[in-house]
Amino acid sequence: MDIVVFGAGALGSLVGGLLAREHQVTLVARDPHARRVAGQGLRVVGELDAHTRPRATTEPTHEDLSCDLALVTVKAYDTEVAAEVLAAGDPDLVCSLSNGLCEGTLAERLGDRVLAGSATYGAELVGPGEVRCTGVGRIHVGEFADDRLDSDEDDAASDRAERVAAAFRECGLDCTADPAMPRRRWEKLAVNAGINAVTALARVPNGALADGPGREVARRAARETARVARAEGVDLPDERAVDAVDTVVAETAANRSSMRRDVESGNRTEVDAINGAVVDRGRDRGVDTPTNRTMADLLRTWERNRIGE
Ligand SMILES: NC(=O)C1=CN([C@@H]2O[C@H](COP(=O)(O)OP(=O)(O)OC[C@H]3O[C@@H](n4cnc5c(N)ncnc54)[C@H](OP(=O)(O)O)[C@@H]3O)[C@@H](O)[C@H]2O)C=CC1
Ligand SMILES: CC(C)(CO)C(=O)C(=O)O
Repeated sequence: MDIVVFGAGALGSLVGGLLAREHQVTLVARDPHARRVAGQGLRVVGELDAHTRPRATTEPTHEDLSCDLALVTVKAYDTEVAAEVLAAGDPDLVCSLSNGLCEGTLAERLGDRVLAGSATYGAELVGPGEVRCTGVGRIHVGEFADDRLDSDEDDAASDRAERVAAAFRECGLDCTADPAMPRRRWEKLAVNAGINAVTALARVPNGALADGPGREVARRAARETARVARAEGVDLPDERAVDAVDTVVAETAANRSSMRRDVESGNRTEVDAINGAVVDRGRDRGVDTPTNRTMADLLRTWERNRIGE
């Protein structure tokens, strides 16, 4: 496959670097990372080990963007720019691995070429040309369109999602074509709404939510997310969302969540695409989301005042 990874920071470099084992990959990244990858290749260290030679650029051409698959791995707040740039090319398929509900923004520009994706691999950029895998996880890809809202795990995944998943597996990535992607996206949103916001506000590792008051706040945020999902027609029971939070807390106990890392390094967070999205969608559907609203308000208060911290 001819694959473009748009926004190759931590996650995009990990996935793109591994995909370059078998496919023609172009990373759209920032300098000096792009320059180093173009000159010396990309090194994957940590829980996985690889040295590959994807192409890398800061300014993709129309030809670069006319590929079989464009993977979008920017932070959620950059999705609109990614959509705009990709729409200037002609990718056959586009799939976002970002957290938050980003596919709708991509589909507004790119139509039914858009697949939904989610990733639970852990990645950190060590420096130019080098990415660390901090956790071997799993990738899911599938359709997200309205007519799939009530699909479940027993249905068949689409052919194009199967094709993408097979291309990932060829390179050693754990990837499954998921027939019930709408539920998986909302389940991941519930996990991020609970864990990311609480750990960022309380400055604790994910494992601190195994018990005590933090656990209750995370669970409330997840339940609210499940309620909004159901109001949107996605069959996500409360217990399933809460179980997903508990499982991820146990599996990533030592992790600093991405939102906590953003707050601790003074960077903008993905609150608008996570807790903010739950609040907005809830408002549209008449579902009250007080826990998500309070956490989004607190995080936005921090964001407004972070300069000079
Ligand atoms: N890292 C992880 O372990 C995981 C991350 N995720 C999700 O994946 C997404 C990406 O996360 P992560 O990789 O950590 O974030 P990063 O910030 O490391 O990567 C995003 C990269 O995209 C770059 N970028 C944005 N716009 C452009 C552009 N127009 N042209 C070129 N490059 C651009 C950014 O550069 P700049 O900052 O200069 O704008 C940045 O380097 C997030 O939604 C995150 O929640 C999901 C699972 C795991
Ligand atoms: C799953 C979890 C919560 C792991 O830390 C994550 O996705 C994140 O930190 O953004």
